[in-house]
Amino acid sequence: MPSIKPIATTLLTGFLGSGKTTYLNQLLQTDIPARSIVLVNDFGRINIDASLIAYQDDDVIRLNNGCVCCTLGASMAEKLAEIGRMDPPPTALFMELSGVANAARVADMIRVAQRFELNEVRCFVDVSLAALHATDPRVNTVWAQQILSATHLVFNRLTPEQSLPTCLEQLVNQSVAQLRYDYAATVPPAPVVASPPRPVTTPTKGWHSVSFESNQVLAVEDVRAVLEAFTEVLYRAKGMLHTEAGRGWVVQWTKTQCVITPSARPVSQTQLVFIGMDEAGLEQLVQRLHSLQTESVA
Ligand SMILES: Nc1nc2c(ncn2[C@@H]2O[C@H](COP(=O)(O)OP(=O)(O)OP(=O)(O)O)[C@@H](O)[C@H]2O)c(=O)[nH]1
Repeated sequence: MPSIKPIATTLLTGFLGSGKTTYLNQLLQTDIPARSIVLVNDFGRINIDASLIAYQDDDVIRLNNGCVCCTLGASMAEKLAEIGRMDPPPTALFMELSGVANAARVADMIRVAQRFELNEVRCFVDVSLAALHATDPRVNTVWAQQILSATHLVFNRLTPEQSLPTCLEQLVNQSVAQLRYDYAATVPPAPVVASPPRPVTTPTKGWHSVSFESNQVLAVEDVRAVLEAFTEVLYRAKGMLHTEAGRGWVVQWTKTQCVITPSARPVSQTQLVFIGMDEAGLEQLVQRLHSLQTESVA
């Protein structure tokens, strides 16, 4: 019987907001092999990353999944088994992990899975937040573990004159990964609505994700103002905003800035996901957005 070629697998990892989806979008528009599978795992009930991905090629097969860090195990094994049974088999698998996923565990799962071959574990590192991530006891274990399990490390949000902070340099010294300094990517996208960069604050409780969905029309500035008011509890926010008829916006809120740009695709519903460590605070944020709707209806 002819031997079947294993499915070359690339894991995209890195902490919340580090640039995984941005890279995947670039890859999809340039050189992803035909009949590749793209599997996107997000943190939370709504898979926003899946809708932020600009699929261009009909040959790319999309699969969405829940959060790897929560569902790793049976559902991930099932998903891999499903991919492994495909006839004809896919050429390659690209799996974007959630920003708080344990990349080493997923990598081990691929290593032992029949029909798969782990090609690359590509970890994105936001250098501008390295010192914060290295010193925050709620974040540093998963952040360091993601870096140490990588075969390829991509450093972004740094300039050619800048060297890596010591905390990151120490991890890199323990790593055998290939290193890439992505200076070009430090030019942020031109925001249409953006807040001034803000000082970084550290969250205080455990990890949570809450979502907000609405079919009503919202004003971009109102939403931005609400997000800015919850800077203390938010660690990451992303999603789509439905404003006046036919207008859609992509919201990208990271620890340092809120950027809102027009969506390339029509948006018929607002879908936002908020990640942070203070569940009650996140719920208050959602309540505040709900009250915006009430105000606009009144
Ligand atoms: N300055 C700069 N911004 C970047 C870079 N890569 C991504 N961004 C921006 O950072 C924000 C988050 O990028 P994503 O690609 O969505 O990050 P992610 O790792 O997929 O985020 P999660 O899936 O939520 O963990 C977006 O506003 C991007 O435009 C980079 O290299 N430099």
